Amino acid sequence: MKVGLMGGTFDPVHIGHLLAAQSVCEEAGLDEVWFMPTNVPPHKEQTPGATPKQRLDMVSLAVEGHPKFRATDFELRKGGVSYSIETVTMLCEQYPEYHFYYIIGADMVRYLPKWFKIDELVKLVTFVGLERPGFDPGVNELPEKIRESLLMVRMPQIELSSTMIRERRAMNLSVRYMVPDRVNEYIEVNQLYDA
Ligand SMILES: Nc1ncnc2c1ncn2[C@@H]1O[C@H](COP(=O)(O)OP(=O)(O)OP(=O)(O)O)[C@@H](O)[C@H]1O
Ligand SMILES: O=C(O)c1ccc[n+]([C@@H]2O[C@H](COP(=O)([O-])O)[C@@H](O)[C@H]2O)c1
Repeated sequence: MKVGLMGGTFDPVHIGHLLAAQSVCEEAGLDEVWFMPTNVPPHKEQTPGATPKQRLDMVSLAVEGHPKFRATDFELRKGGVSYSIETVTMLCEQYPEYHFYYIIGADMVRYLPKWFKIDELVKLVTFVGLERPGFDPGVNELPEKIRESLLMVRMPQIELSSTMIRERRAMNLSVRYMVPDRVNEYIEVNQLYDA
């Protein structure tokens, strides 16, 4: 079984995340993609605007009905800082027969050498990097060990980020069509990211 891991803060999840997962699913022939909201993101200084439960709720709404997408609370249940090596080690023990593909946007690719215990992590997963507008993945500058475990995949470019969605909400602007309809409703009902 080939499983994609789509880790993220998802504050909130948006259509860029979904299209990224869909593109990798097709390109790498994945059986499933597991969306994993982080508890405390390792490299972000800002605390998420939505609570962990709200971020998971939104991810669950976003993937509902997709035959291959699942929302998972592995990292939320574990608590603390969500280092990928710890999550992946646990998953490999729990599902020894699965091969995991860790999906990341181009902005994350060049920072892979800084990830906690990256030398161990590259032995456990195949990284899949996606193009993202405005970000150079810098693949050629990566150490060989990381490059060997990295697959780059193209996707329709979507210049969209969770930051942009939070900023639009704070300015009282619509985020319709940037997030799935049910996520948009959830954001409105719970008055998330309002000024
Ligand atoms: N528009 C996009 N195209 C491709 N990859 C994306 C896009 N948006 C996010 N990603 C990737 O999805 C993963 C999770 O991203 P995250 O939840 O931090 O969203 P974000 O939009 O980057 O958030 P923020 O603006 O709050 O930093 C990361 O690997 C990120 O690179
Ligand atoms: O393990 C690490 O050192 C590490 C460093 C940076 C990011 N990550 C993971 O990469 C995923 C995307 O991160 P983020 O914070 O941009 O949403 C998320 O699952 C993080 O846990 C992991």
